[in-house]
Amino acid sequence: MASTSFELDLSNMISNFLSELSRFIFVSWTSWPWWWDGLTKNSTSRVTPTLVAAALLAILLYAWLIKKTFTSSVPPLPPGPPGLPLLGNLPFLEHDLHRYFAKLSEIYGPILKLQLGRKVCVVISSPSLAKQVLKDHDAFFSNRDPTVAAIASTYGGDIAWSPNGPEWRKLRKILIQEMMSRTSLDASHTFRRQEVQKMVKEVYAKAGTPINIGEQMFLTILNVIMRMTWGGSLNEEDTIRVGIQFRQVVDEFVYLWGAPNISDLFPALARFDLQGVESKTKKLLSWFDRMFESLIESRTKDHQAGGENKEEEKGSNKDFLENLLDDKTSLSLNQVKALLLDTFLGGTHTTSTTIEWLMAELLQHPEIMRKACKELQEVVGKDNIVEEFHISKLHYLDAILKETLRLHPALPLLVPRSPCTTQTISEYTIPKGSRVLFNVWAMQRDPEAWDNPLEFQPERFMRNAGKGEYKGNNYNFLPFGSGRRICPGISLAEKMILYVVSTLLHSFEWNIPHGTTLDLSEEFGLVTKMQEPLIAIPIAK
Ligand code: HEM
Repeated sequence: MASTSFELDLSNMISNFLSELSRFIFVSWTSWPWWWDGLTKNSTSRVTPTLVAAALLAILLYAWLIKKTFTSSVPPLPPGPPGLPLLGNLPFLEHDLHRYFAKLSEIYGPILKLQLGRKVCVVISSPSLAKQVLKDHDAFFSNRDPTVAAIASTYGGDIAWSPNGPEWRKLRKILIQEMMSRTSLDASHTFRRQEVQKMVKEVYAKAGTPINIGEQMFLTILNVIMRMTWGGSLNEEDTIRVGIQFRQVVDEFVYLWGAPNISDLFPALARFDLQGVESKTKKLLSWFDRMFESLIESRTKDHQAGGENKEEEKGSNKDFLENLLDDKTSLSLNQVKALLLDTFLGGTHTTSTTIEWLMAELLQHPEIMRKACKELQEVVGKDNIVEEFHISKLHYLDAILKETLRLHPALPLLVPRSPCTTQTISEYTIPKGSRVLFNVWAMQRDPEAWDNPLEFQPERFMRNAGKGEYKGNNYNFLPFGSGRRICPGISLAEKMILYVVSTLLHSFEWNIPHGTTLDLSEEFGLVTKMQEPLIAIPIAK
């Protein structure tokens, strides 16, 4: 690969040389007359301009030949639609990028290039190319391409946006060990149980009235993650006040991370922050920061005031924050905050949005809902409540989740990657630092890979369970990404979603309000949610 980047540099040098040379000829030509007259006074001098011109032409031809030789050995950039000078394809982007990219890939193929201001953006939409990038060349493509907003919200280095390196590896390992490993998840199961039972009470109190499912699920997942993170959750009053504010802040954060920003596309203008994206992000971060500071402070005080006895009492039931503050992890204060932020921003919106889509599909397909309830009755029993240990036996519900993630991946373009050196994929050059997107939304609806791809048919995963594994080895199905940067929260997300949904279905009957219709349109974003919030009425069973 080093040679590819050398050839690109060389070809740039030759280009520069050629343009300098032509400028020189042009300047010489335009300033010709005043010395031409002088020279033509004797015959020897009359030959000189002809010789100079011939020599220049020969150099020009030679340089052109060299350029041709080198540039033809460097693979071209991927094909893509023509753009305007300076702005490139920016003016032509459509709002629903995943659909727009799918349309373009029908014209330009499964790897295409867009020029967005100064940024080269490559979109991949075939499983075989996704495999090449995310498996065969994963080491080179495991950097992110963080936007200005993302950089402003990482406390100097988090998991989601840091480049592949020792600090990123360390943070990721700590998150997985202290929160996502089987031991940690088993240890925190009481927290989830209490929060899910609290949710049942809340929904019970609203039985017979319309509920905003996305909002209710966000609050439930938020409470679950809060409990797992620092042992506390919101009481009923705060759930409404703080919880809803929390949702707005997370919504806005996720929006700003993915929002088109002039500062990202024209880095020279970044310091002006023309759209105010950076300052808005910093303001949002300060909202989180105040909360994190007070939690960390009170936890440190607890430690100082006889924490050791308390630790013994808690045994293995320590929360995530406690583990992060443990001296063994040797994390800086900013790294602790960055991990907390990753957990909240990575875990809440994605999970609650997936539950909302899943419930919408069940309401759209009553026969599938009935089948799921029947399975629950058989596995859990009519008079028992769902427990986490039931989940591994709920195969049909598991297939429903997979089918939901296939049709409605929370992150339809994953999180952008960026090669650390210039790479060649499928005979095309992907320059160092370009933004690489994977249109998993399109791949998961590809008729070549899926029968009746637009239909919601969980049975497809019952027939072929391997098709729906989440580890990123089946490149037709990548809702959690793949390779080194695959989502580290899969095990928790799977547990929370299945536990919450099975409880909702086992405890309540669900209907949409009389006289309304379901609208399953999407609102595109880094996290793609339902355009119209799902409203449904629970009836206690
Ligand atoms: C349905 C739920 C979820 C979905 C669909 C989802 C999806 C994803 C995807 C597609 C990526 C990018 C992967 C790639 O680049 O290959 C990602 C990254 C990430 N996710 Fe999740 N996620 C979910 C839940 C969670 C949860 C519960 C957490 C933590 C509590 C979490 C934390 C993260 C983090 C920290 C990253 C960045 C990883 C890195 O860059 O190394 N996610 N997620």
